[in-house]
Amino acid sequence: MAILVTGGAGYIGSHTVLYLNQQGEEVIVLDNLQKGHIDAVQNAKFYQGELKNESLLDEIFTSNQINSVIHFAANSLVGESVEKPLEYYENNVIGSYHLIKKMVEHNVKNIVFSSTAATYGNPVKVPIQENDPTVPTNPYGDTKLAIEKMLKWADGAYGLKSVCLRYFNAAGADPEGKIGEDHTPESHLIPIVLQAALGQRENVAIFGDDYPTEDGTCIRDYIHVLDLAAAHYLALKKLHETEESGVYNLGNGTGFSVKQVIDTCRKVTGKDIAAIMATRRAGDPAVLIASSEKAQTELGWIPKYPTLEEIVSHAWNWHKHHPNGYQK
Ligand SMILES: NC(=O)c1ccc[n+]([C@@H]2O[C@H](COP(=O)([O-])OP(=O)(O)OC[C@H]3O[C@@H](n4cnc5c(N)ncnc54)[C@H](O)[C@@H]3O)[C@@H](O)[C@H]2O)c1
Ligand SMILES: O=c1ccn([C@@H]2O[C@H](COP(=O)(O)OP(=O)(O)O[C@H]3O[C@H](CO)[C@@H](O)[C@H](O)[C@H]3O)[C@@H](O)[C@H]2O)c(=O)[nH]1
Repeated sequence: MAILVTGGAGYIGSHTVLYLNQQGEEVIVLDNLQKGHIDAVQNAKFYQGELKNESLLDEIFTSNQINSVIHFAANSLVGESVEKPLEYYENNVIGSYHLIKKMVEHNVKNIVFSSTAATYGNPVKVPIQENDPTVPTNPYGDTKLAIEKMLKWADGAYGLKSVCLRYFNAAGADPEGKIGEDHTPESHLIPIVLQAALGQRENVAIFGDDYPTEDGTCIRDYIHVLDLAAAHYLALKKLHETEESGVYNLGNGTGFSVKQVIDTCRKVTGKDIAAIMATRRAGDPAVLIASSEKAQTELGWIPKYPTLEEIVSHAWNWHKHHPNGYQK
C-alpha cells in the first residue's frame, strides 16, 4: 500500500518523503510545483497537478493502492495571506475540499493534515495546548482552522480519520545535506538570515521591536523539519492502530526571539550578519510556543534535533552548499 503526499515537492513535504523512503514506505507525490522543486522529490512516483483537478485525483486513487494521505499542499505565508485572503481560501480550503471529497469517494480513510500554530492567534497562555482557544490573527491560520473543521465533520459523517498536526516554525534541513529549504521568494526568518550570512542580502530586517516580549521582537518555537517528518509517520501509525482522529501541537517548547535567532546564526556561521529595524508585519502574533506533551504521550514523538544550534547548523550546511537552492 502507498501513501499519497500532496505538496511533496515543497520544503516539509520533501523531507517527509525522504523520511518515509527511509522507513521503506511506497510514496506517491502530487504537487503543482507552484512553490515546490522536482529535484527535492526523492524516490517517489510524481504527479504534477492541482488539488482541485478531480479527474487527476480519480486517476491517482484508481491507478495506485493508496491507503493514506499526508496533505501538505497549501499557500502558507502569514503576511501574504493578509494581502491576498481570497487566494488562500481558494487554494487551501477549496483545494482541500476536492481532496477530501475524492478520498471519501475512493474509500481512503486516513489523512494526516499540515495544520499550524497560526490557528491559535494570540495565545491566552504559553506554552499553548491543543484545547486552548483558536482565534487566528491572519487569513492563513483561518483557512487551516476551516480545514480542521471540515475534517472533523467528515469523520462524523463518512468515517474519514484524521490527525491534524499544528506545527510551530519548521526549520533546518536534512542533516546529510541532500535536500533543504528553498522558497522563492524567501520569506522565512532563518533562511533569510543565512542568505545575509552568505552575502546574498545586505542585512536582515527585523519586523518590529515593540512587541510585549523581553527584547521587543517576536518569539517563535523552531522545530527541525525532520522531527516534523517523523511525527507524520507516527501519526499515520496511530491512525492505523487506533482509528481515532486527533489534533497535536509540534514544537520544542522553547521560544526564541528574532534577535536571538539572528545571534544564533552569527554564532553558527561565524559571520557578522547585519540587522536593521523595520515595521511590524501584518498578522504576526507576538509569541508562539508549543506544549507538545500530547504528541509525546500519545504519539511517542521525541524530537531528535531539539536545539536551535543544531537546527541552524543543518540549515547552514544546506545553504552553504546550495547557495542558489535547487537552481542549477
Ligand atoms: N514552514 C512552516 O514553518 C510551516 C509551519 C506550520 C505549518 N506549515 C504547513 O506545512 C505545509 C508545508 O509547508 P512548506 O513550508 O513545506 O511549504 P511549501 O510551499 O514549501 O510546500 C507546499 C507545496 O505544496 C504545493 N502546492 C501548493 N498548492 C498546491 C495545489 N493547489 N495543488 C498541488 N500542489 C500545491 C507547492 O508547490 C509546494 O511544493 C503547508 O500546508 C503549511 O501551511 C508550514
Ligand atoms: O525577514 C524577516 C522574516 C521574518 N521575521 C520575523 O520572524 C518571525 C518568524 O517569521 P517566519 O519565518 O516568516 O515564520 P512565521 O510567520 O512565524 O510562520 C511560519 O510558522 C508558522 C507557524 O508558527 C506557519 O504556520 C507558517 O506557515 C510559517 O511560514 C516572525 O516574527 C517574523 O515577523 C523578521 O523579523 N524578518
